[in-house]
Amino acid sequence: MRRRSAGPQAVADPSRGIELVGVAHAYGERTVLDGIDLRLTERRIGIIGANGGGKSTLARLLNGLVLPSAGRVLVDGLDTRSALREVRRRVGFVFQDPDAQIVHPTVAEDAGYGLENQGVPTAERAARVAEVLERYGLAGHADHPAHLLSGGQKQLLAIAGVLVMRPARIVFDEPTTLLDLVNARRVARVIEELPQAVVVVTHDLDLLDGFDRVLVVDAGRIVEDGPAEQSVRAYRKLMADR
Ligand SMILES: Nc1ncnc2c1ncn2[C@@H]1O[C@H](COP(=O)(O)OP(=O)(O)OP(=O)(O)O)[C@@H](O)[C@H]1O
Repeated sequence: MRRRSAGPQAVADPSRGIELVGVAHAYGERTVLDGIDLRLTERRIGIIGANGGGKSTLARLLNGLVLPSAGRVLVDGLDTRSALREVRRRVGFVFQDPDAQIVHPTVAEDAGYGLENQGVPTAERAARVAEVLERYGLAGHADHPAHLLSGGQKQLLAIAGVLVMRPARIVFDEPTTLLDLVNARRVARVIEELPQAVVVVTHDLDLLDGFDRVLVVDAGRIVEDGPAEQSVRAYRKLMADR
């Protein structure tokens, strides 16, 4: 018998974190993740692994950008399948390519896009956008065209546009890949200082220094799951053996 999944009426329980129960995902006929059972409650979690292993797919499952082909993903007990809106409010997502996230002409309009979608009143929206732009050194660019920002500034704008919505958790998909060293360090510092829980997919292993937990994904499976140092060591060994 099919069990009823937790609907939007289900009471959220933040202590449950993000749970993946018997998750598999296929694009068409091709299974790219399989046999994933995880409970994510740590504040800083990294995801590493070889190209094409399924890291981005795993990250996208965490806020319902991708729905599992089998199994369930629960955020604070809310099923991504049946409570998608509520899940999206709880888990922000920063894409690798900030251009994919920039939708409005000016920096301030762009940063306020998510709040507008949530129906936040204009005055409150303006105040929250001003605050977040100030925090990320973008206040002086508020009325500038967003597409003219540098790569690093665009990534900060993408982060600002997610943070302004105050999600309890933020997933970053390769946040430093397109950045030079200075901007990569800046974004790393921003991530480090966030009070929120973060999940970071990355090939930049330095970014994971001191992370509570790092998952190594390979060929659609979690092949290591432990503190940063242990998982990075396992990943290096895995790659050295290829
Ligand atoms: N939208 C999609 N449609 C079809 N196949 C996809 C799609 N997205 C990803 N894939 C495939 O699924 C597999 C896993 O991709 P995914 O992006 O999750 O891996 P990844 O570990 O993040 O890779 P990388 O390190 O290269 O970014 C790859 O073989 C990829 O080609």
